[in-house]
Amino acid sequence: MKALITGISGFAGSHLAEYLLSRGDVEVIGTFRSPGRLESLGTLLQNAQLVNCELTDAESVNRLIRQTQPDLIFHLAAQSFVPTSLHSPADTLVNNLVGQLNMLEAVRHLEVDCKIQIACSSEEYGMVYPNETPIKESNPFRPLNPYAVSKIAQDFLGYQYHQSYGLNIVRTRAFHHTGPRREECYVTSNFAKQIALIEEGLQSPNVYVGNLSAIRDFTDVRDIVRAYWLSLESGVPGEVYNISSGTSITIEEMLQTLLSKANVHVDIHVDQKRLRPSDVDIVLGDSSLFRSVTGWAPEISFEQSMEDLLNYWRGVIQQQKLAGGDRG
Ligand SMILES: C[C@H]1O[C@H](OP(=O)(O)OP(=O)(O)OC[C@H]2O[C@@H](n3cnc4c(=O)[nH]c(N)nc43)[C@H](O)[C@@H]2O)[C@@H](O)[C@@H](O)C1=O
Repeated sequence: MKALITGISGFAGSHLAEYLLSRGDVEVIGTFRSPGRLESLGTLLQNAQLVNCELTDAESVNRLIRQTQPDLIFHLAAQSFVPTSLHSPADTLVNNLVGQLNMLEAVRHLEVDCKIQIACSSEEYGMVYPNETPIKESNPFRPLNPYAVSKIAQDFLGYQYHQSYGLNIVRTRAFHHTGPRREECYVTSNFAKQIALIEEGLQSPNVYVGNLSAIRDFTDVRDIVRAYWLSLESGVPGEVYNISSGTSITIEEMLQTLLSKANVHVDIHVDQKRLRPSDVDIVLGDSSLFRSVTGWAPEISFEQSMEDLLNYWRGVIQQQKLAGGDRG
């Protein structure tokens, strides 16, 4: 069986590739855009076929689908950082929507018989009133940033291509995910990196933060990518599924969890530049539909996830120190 992952060098993409390669029964092909990100993964993807492909270019995507003829497509490639979408809304909308459109059009015109998973997001729900939690798939969308709007468009485009052309599409709405290799712009990774730098004496003992009162539903990325696989194994085409832990904590509690694993004392400072013009206050998901259809449940605890993330940054910083020493 051949699986194509768009955005294989990204956070979820690289973990999904690792999972599929470890199964031994899947040939993995992946698209990437940034060679730098790929290099940082070392030999992790050495058994995958890697294709440098700009998804907003229809001709390139057509060639990719024609040449690879995948049985499964995991469509993960996206601009997924909320503040970037606020600064560059057009870029986010074009990348996320046109990239997917090109992929669906290629599958439709080439008549490739494949199952497609579309990575949508809990950000689509946006503003949620406390009495509307836990969030079900039927909750209203009240998006608070262009990234959320782009994900609603991707979600509905997937629905429409299933309804209009019978494409075998399953949509997943993942809630916040984290774990080793999370890009440092996201909150868990950003705080973990700052703590690891402080431990090494490379940052003064001050952790800079934004809005600590936001509430998020965290799942480890390794559980999320297993869910993506299950979504194509047992998900119903045309359906949409929330993927979430079903528990939530404040960002402040998340920071305290990381600090409880650190061997330093720090002061916490709010950095005004980290505050957003509008932030989603509360995210708590109901993934009972997905669990009942696939049997999925998270296996990695939040504590473990934070431990692994902190150790990941400790490792990166050690490597950088060694590399710096080599040069000296
Ligand atoms: C499901 C969804 O999940 C993610 O979206 P996000 O929730 O915006 O992720 P984040 O890690 O940037 O922020 C989480 C919360 O943490 C607050 N916060 C406080 N202090 C800092 C801070 O210093 N940095 C950041 N980044 N956030 C901070 C921030 O204001 C927000 O309330 C993406 O994967 C997205 O692609 C996606 O689909």
